[in-house]
Amino acid sequence: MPKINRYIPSSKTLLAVIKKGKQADFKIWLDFFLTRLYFASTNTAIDIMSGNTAIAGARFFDLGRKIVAVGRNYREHAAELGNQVPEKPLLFIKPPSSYIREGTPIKIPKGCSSLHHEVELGVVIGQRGSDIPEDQAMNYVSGYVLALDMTARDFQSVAKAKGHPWTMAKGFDTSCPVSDFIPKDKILDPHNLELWLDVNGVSKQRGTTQDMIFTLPYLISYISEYFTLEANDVILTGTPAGVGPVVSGDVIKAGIRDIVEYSFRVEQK
Ligand SMILES: O=C([O-])CC(=O)C(=O)O
Repeated sequence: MPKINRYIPSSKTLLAVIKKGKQADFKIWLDFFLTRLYFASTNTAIDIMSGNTAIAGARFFDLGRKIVAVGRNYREHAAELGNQVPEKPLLFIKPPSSYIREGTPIKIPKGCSSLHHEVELGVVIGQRGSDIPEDQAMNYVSGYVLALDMTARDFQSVAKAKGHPWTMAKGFDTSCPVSDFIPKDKILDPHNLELWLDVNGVSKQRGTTQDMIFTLPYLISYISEYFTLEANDVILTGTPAGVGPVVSGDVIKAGIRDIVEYSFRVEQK
């Protein structure tokens, strides 16, 4: 059962309460603990303590344990970087420490001279699952998020040439700017969304999720054969064409048309 630890008062605190003979306080802790245990075990994230009854997923950027990203999921983007379209999804992992939210700048990592923007639809997972059948995959989605898969393209080119992993190119701090959580019912058809991205007011990326090579149910099913998906994990579904460099001082504005938009300033680390 994931996440239980964060909801349990420490045994030291409980002992201190008992020692002081504060039975009423102890009962409150016990109720709190049991209620938390119940919600954690059912994998929901309702924040009882603060009275916040937001739906599971709203704090994916604090609670999520992995970001599984899909490369080359749009034909035109694969072509613009001279890559073949993969026969199976090309996967890589970004760490949750790469998340930033609006208001925090994107930092160009040390030694990087070509930082690229890639706008993407992210899928937030709502419940734990592995070997998920394609026809049940959408039941595992709690919502969506607008994401940037910031990429140190020069690091990636070197890694590709040497057959090395893309970890440094894709997983550095600030490489995953995300929007607020978008509950599932706010997006009726995730395969018919317009993604856009401007740099300093100039249009750079315009694409539709209709052009994804591998659909969401296929991706969720495929990924879950190899990685157990857990509540608050995010799948980044790939970027459409138009990726390109940004430099310190640039402002990236991006959105999912009619749903959400945000902007991030770029700075040198
Ligand atoms: O860096 C790349 O081009 C691979 C990738 O993330 C994508 O295609 O979305």
